[in-house]
Amino acid sequence: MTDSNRTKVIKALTVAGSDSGGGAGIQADLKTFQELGVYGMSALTAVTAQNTLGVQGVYPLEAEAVAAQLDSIGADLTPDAVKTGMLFSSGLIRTVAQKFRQYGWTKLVVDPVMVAKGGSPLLQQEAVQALIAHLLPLSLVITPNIPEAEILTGMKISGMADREAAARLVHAMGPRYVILKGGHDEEGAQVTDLLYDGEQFIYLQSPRIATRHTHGTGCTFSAALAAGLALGHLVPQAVHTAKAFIQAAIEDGLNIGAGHGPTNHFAYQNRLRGQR
Ligand SMILES: Nc1ncnc2c1ncn2[C@@H]1O[C@H](COP(=O)(O)OP(=O)(O)OP(=O)(O)O)[C@@H](O)[C@H]1O
Ligand SMILES: Cc1ncc(COP(=O)(O)O)c(N)n1
Repeated sequence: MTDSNRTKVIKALTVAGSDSGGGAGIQADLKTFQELGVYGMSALTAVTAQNTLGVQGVYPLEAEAVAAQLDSIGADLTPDAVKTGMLFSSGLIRTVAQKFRQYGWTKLVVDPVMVAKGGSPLLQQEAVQALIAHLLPLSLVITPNIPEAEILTGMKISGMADREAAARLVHAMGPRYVILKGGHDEEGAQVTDLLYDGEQFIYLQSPRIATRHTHGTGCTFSAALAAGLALGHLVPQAVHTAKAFIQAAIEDGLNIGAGHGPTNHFAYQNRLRGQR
């Protein structure tokens, strides 16, 4: 291919932790970008030693190393959309937010990752305030699950009225859109994600899949959302595709490892190709 006949390459950036087991974190994000036709870039915030059984170690990077990665990307490879995952500490959050402001990266999806499925902390408790103060005001979309929304708002969430109240509170912290994910609500045959734009609530429902292979669902969902935004879709359309992507990925979950297996990042495209 010559330079002149190159079509525009759509690029997305994930700023997140590495999951050595490949189901969550940077690895889930890059696989999802690739499957949705978007060139993936990454800035690592931490290395985790992790598998389907749990998290065996967390090794955060120096803020300088994270800043250097973002500078390398900012100097040469402007992303069409950005997402954040595991950010670990208030120092890393401040660094990342400052770089986003410096480079003017505003098509930003914040997945406020706090705790891994097995219970290991991926964000220090003292860093929640930094997330609220520095990153939420910059974000286009935030994608908390129910426990994360409880920590952000300080309220206990049970039932749909509580979810709407929590979504309003999180929206008031700065993001233009809030998606309060319902994967942790074990009741009912449907999983309901709530999208709030500051005016109206949209409910995205899908059949609840009975499986324990849900490692990395949140990462994969927010990466699919960022990929859609990078492609130029508006938030409601990008959420719709992200929901279809994660639904297929959970339905065809991968039974690897002895614990909570990963979702299947090939599933969505396999179905489009009729190869299920
Ligand atoms: N059992 C399930 N069946 C169908 N969809 C699900 C199921 N569990 C989660 N989802 C979907 O997966 C996406 C991620 O939701 P979830 O609430 O699990 O996020 P999360 O807790 O942040 O994920 P993670 O635990 O990986 O961090 C949402 O769109 C949610 O509706
Ligand atoms: C590096 C990293 N980032 C995010 C998650 C959350 O995913 P899950 O809650 O499914 O374990 C994780 N486990 N590891």
